[in-house]
Amino acid sequence: MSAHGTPEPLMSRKAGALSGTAEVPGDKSISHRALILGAMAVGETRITGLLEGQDVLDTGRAMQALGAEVVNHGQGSWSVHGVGVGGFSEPDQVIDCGNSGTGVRLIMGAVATHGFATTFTGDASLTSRPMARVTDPLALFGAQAVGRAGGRLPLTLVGASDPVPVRYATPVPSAQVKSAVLLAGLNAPGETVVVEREATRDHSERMLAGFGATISTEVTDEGRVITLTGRPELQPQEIAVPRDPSSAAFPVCAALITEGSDVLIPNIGLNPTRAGLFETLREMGADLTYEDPRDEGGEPVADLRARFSPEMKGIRVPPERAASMIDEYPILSVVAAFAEGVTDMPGVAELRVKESDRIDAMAQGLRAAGVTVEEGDDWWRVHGRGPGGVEGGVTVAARLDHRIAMSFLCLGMASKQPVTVDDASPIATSFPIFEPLMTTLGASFSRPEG
Ligand SMILES: O=C(O)C1=C[C@@H](OP(=O)(O)O)[C@@H](O)[C@H](O)C1
Ligand SMILES: C=C(OP(=O)(O)O)C(=O)O
Repeated sequence: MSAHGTPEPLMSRKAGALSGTAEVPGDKSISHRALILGAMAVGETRITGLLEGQDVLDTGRAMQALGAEVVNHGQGSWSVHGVGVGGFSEPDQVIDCGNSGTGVRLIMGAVATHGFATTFTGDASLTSRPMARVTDPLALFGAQAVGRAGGRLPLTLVGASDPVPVRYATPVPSAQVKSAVLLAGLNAPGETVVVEREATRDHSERMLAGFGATISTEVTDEGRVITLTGRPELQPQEIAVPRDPSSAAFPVCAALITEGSDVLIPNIGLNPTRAGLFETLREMGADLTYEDPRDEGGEPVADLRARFSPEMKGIRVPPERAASMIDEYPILSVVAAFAEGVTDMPGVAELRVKESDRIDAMAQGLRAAGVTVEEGDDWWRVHGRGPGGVEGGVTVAARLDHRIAMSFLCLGMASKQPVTVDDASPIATSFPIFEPLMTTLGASFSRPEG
């Protein structure tokens, strides 16, 4: 829905090759964390390249409601005047995190060891997502949550006024759960430990270390054991947010499936906990190269070059890779539809609890567009139709899910008939310039008559 609550349908049709340079916006995960840790540091953190998507703007507003000062200096440059660990004050309004699971779960962690009550809500997608995965470990610190059935939002969290540190093994592979526990641990005395069996994105660990916290990661038989010492004085930072590989995925994949395409996507973060899609595409036979690989701000980055790849073959994506590409399965399923053979995607139960049930959303739309898709609780399989082999000619439901909307619009760039999404407005949560950027590359969009 738009800000006015009206759906914004958008149609995408084949318009020939995509070419040129795609400068995608800043990383969403890193942007949330920069605002939250900036708000918990003492003094002024400067951020450049912040993603100005709705999810991140909602987190910025929440930091203000908790007492930090967040200032937009224009052109992606922001500052946050932090209140120090333990310095948040009780918000006098409900914290509305909109569409953002990352926002609400990380902020719950950050307030869980402050002795006041915070009430959280969100849109129709976020209020249907599970929150017990976060409120359960936060209860171990002494925080109490009262929400709707199944721990869903709206939910009030009464933070612990005398928190104790926690040792917690995450039952699901989730960087949001890990990060919520670490952020709560910041204001608990002593050592908080998170154990994760599978590696998930490590931006919280990297950024906590950057802000001066004492944090270590040890790889043991149990998994990754992350130990944080509570009550540090966080030092304000200068943060240059790298560009988002999860957004880069769309121009990359659109170029691979659209005849004649050749697109350069500069300066993309290739942190191994995020780069699983690109590895998978290369295994499928994609013409995807890393140009000028280098290190920037402690993160590996490269310019990605993607060219039309008519030789791609379906593969089995190893389940242990799932966490490093969890948000990219919807667009991978679109590429799989244009490959030869079957793409098998096991070990992805988490896809069912994102902004939408992403297996169901993609399977239904792909089937309507003429693609065979099989699915089970934690797996799905796409039967490729080969280059140019997808019919299209459908209107699909975006289900308040930006990644579903963008994936189907990319499908429409290469299918025989156009593809319409019933509501493209959720794209603004993570990739507000998606439509103009893809148009510059040569994509063709139109607004169907209401
Ligand atoms: O920590 C983060 O920034 C994120 C973690 C992932 O969620 P889970 O932790 O639920 O897997 C991912 O899907 C989300 O887009 C961003
Ligand atoms: C799952 C996503 O985000 P979040 O969980 O923050 O809503 C996403 O961006 O694909």
